[in-house]
Amino acid sequence: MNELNRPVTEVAAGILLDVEGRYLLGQRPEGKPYAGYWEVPGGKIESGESVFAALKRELQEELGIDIESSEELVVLEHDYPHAYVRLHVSIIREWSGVPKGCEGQLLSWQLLGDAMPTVEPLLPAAWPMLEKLRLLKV
Ligand SMILES: Nc1nc2c([nH]c(=O)n2[C@H]2C[C@H](O)[C@@H](COP(=O)(O)OP(=O)(O)OP(=O)(O)O)O2)c(=O)[nH]1
Repeated sequence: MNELNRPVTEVAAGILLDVEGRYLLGQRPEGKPYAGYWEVPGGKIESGESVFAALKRELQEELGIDIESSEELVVLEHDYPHAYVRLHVSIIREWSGVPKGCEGQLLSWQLLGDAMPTVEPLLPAAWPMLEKLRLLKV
């Protein structure tokens, strides 16, 4: 619970960063809240699961890749009408496989140097993590 007495949904989000300075966004599939919005891949952390284990599982399910390591970027919270979420955001530089939209979702590689993503709309809570990513000058 948080100070608003709402349960907190813990979420792991992974920013895949390639050697050309690009990161990956995916479009939320039909049937989920905010369907059609673009997001950083990831999903809910299951009870007893570590952030890394959740990321590994979600990116395997959503993108068909196997991540090898991750670095924590930021933890941020967002109060949506459907849920209060705490997002554990990590950067992933090492993975095997080629990301595909395993749940039928569209994917889009974005240039880190660009001020705005070329796809829209983005989930509201995706903006602060992308801002943090740019400040890092990775
Ligand atoms: N993956 C991801 N989720 C985000 C981002 N920003 C943001 O607010 N969220 C929120 C949306 C959802 O309320 C929650 C993630 O839940 P989800 O619905 O994608 O998770 P899931 O795949 O485990 O869902 P489910 O179908 O099992 O219920 O986090 C983001 O950039 N990436």
